[in-house]
Amino acid sequence: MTIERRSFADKPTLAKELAEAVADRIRTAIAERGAAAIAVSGGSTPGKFFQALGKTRDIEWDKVIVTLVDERWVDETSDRSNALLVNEKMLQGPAATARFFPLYSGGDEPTNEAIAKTNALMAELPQPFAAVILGMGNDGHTASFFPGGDTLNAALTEAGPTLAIRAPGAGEPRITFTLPRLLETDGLYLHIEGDQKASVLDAALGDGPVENMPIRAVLRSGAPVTVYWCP
Ligand SMILES: O=C(O)[C@H](O)[C@@H](O)[C@H](O)[C@H](O)COP(=O)(O)O
Repeated sequence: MTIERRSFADKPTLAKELAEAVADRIRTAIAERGAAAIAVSGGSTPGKFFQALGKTRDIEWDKVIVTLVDERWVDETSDRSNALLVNEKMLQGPAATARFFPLYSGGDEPTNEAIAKTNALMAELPQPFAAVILGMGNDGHTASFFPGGDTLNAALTEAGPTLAIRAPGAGEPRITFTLPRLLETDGLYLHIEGDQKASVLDAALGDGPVENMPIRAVLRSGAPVTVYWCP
């Protein structure tokens, strides 16, 4: 089985343990390749994890690049911006010297030109990622692989590294790393909290089409995934 499910007593314990696991990945990548890139998720779940990781002192943060697995197409003044969240929660204190590569590259819409600009920046990332940390929505989306997404198939199969996606459940237009690019990682983590998300994960691990619950594309990819869960 490539899915390992780890359960923790509460949110602070999970945040600390996940931060330690990701910190180890970062240190190893720096030792082996001289630099480390991580891709993190936005949303309401990862705040405590960001704070725990950002406070970690024994990381050469100036050799770290932080980016996002996906972003809402809004600038950093919006409270919907995942970049804002990362900046406020993680890139403070010891982690303030890390570099941040934003997915949002300006304007009201993720046009082809805007995506090309982001892709040019992302081509500078050290490869593979040291760690990719995914979240999951109750509709079975992960990153911005939403059910009904207009470019879902491309997002799950193409090299990318990023593309635009619009979906009924997504709010504003999104940009997401593609699945093939996210799977180029030393460590792949799924961070979910609460009983409802545990049930959604159980359902996703069962039979059924990927289009209904796109997280299945990750779970069925064969890549080792470590699930971090707490009530
Ligand atoms: O930008 C985003 O919305 C995320 O990256 C997204 O994929 C998130 O991980 C899930 O929607 C879970 O979100 P919550 O943590 O808010 O439940």
